[in-house]
Amino acid sequence: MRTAYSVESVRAGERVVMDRGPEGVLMQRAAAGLAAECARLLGKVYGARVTLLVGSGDNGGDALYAGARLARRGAGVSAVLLAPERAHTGGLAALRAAGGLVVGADEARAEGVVARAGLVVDGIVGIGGRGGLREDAARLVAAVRDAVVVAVDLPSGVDADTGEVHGDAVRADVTVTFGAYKPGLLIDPGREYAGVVRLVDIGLAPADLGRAEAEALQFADVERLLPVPGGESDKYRRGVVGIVAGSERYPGAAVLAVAGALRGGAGAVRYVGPAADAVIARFPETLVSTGPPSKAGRVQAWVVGPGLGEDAERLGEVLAADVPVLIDADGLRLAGERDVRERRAPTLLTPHAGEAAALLGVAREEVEAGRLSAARELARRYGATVLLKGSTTLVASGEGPVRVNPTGTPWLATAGSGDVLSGLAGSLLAAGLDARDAGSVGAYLHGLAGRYASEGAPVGAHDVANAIPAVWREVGRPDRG
Ligand SMILES: NC(=O)C1=CN([C@@H]2O[C@H](COP(=O)(O)OP(=O)(O)OC[C@H]3O[C@@H](n4cnc5c(N)ncnc54)[C@H](OP(=O)(O)O)[C@@H]3O)[C@@H](O)[C@H]2O)[C@@H](O)CC1
Ligand SMILES: Nc1ncnc2c1ncn2[C@@H]1O[C@H](COP(=O)(O)OP(=O)(O)O)[C@@H](O)[C@H]1O
Ligand SMILES: [K+]
Repeated sequence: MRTAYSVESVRAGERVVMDRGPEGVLMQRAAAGLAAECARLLGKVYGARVTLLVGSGDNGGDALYAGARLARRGAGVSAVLLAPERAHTGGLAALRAAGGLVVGADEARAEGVVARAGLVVDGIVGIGGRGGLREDAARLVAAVRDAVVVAVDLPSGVDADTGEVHGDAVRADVTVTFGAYKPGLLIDPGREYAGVVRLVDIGLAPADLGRAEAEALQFADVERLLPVPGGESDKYRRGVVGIVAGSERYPGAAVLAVAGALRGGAGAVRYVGPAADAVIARFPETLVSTGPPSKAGRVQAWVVGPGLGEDAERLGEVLAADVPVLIDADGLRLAGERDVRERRAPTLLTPHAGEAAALLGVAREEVEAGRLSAARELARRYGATVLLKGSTTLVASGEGPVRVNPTGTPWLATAGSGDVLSGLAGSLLAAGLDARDAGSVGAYLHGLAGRYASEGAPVGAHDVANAIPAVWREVGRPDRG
């Protein structure tokens, strides 16, 4: 599991470690890790041109000490100081002693120093930052030409706790972060600004950090959660998932949701609705019925909503069932907040940003800019687990860290791929995973299936569904090294 901690937790953890060890040791560890990553990126340090952008706090201190290390190995290091009178004193002395040059941000040559660099180190601001880059910093960042950009701790201008970006921010190729991941490095738009993220161990133990704010499942976590049939299993014990989707107008949504569900671990898939002929024609193994959901036979979880149209009656029956329910697409529009809150069994809502915006009564852009708070707010209002789809898919419940999906590709933004995801995640719910796990494992597999199916080319939603077994095999392989 990749876990991310809030600024408050990181600061508390740092205090614990500082109380245990000598003054300045954390910054030296941070600077050593940063310098090592810069050296790796440069390949040859001797003769390289490195420019440090140095702000008023310890983030700039890290950059200066790392710069000193690189200068001692023969790099030509220049520091551009945004606040010369407040730049980290020890770091500045170390850089000067190692032969580094120091330039004020307002000096005529400052931008040229940035433009000529082969590597730019962003030490403008770290976890002490608020808001986007200020004007002088933004001007210097705009002067970067071909340099590799390395952000210290996080890209300046990105909100560490949320990934929100208000105004300008540094676009890094690599971010070297210290002690723990911050949520803003995992969640878009911040994640995109961060580039590749490297974590440097500076001696903070999980116990020093307290409660995680966000977490991303890794391969091994997903493998552990995948439902696998045993000797005792039969199709009913594996779980039956019921799909209430599709309409005369949108039969395809039903077919795609069933396509996802058949690959998701349930032992059987029931389809209930007017697209039964289309479903059976494509997937003869589906148990279909055209009557009301309450008469369709037992299921361990329902999926309701894709292509449903205005069928509030079928939705109401599903919500009244005492099993987990996944609500997607039209179902989200039709389900009342209270109907969901009052359910006794778990509910998983799977909106995209537009649907989440409609439910929250805000603009879509607001959800996209503040994904974490939107997902949390929806989970709170509905008393449900919320899987917010999009460039960074998040799964939020009332309690526990928000799950951030690390897989996926923008090629998944194709009609019907959300229907496949709801079938898949619903199938995992029926197989016994709780709503958080079903949502996050579903998103993980779906994201990888998107990558497998696409390999850089456009794909249809059915291609994504077809790729799920290969992904499952890869993730679930016990001998995987
Ligand atoms: N603590 C530790 O043990 C360790 C910490 N470490 C390092 O320290 C970093 C945190 O350092 P920090 O606390 O000094 O804050 P930091 O991020 O440098 O900001 C400083 C000042 O910047 C300013 N500012 C604010 N917003 C701004 C903006 N948008 N654009 C421009 N400027 C802005 C604001 O001052 P203002 O100008 O508003 O008075 C603020 O006070 C952390 O990220 C890590 O790199 C590591 O060495 C490991 C050990
Ligand atoms: N920019 C993006 N990057 C990665 N994944 C994306 C992006 N945009 C959409 N997706 C994914 O594509 C799928 C689209 O689902 P959805 O919006 O419900 O489409 P539909 O309703 O057509 O099925 C979701 O899994 C979502 O996370
Ligand atoms: K930074």
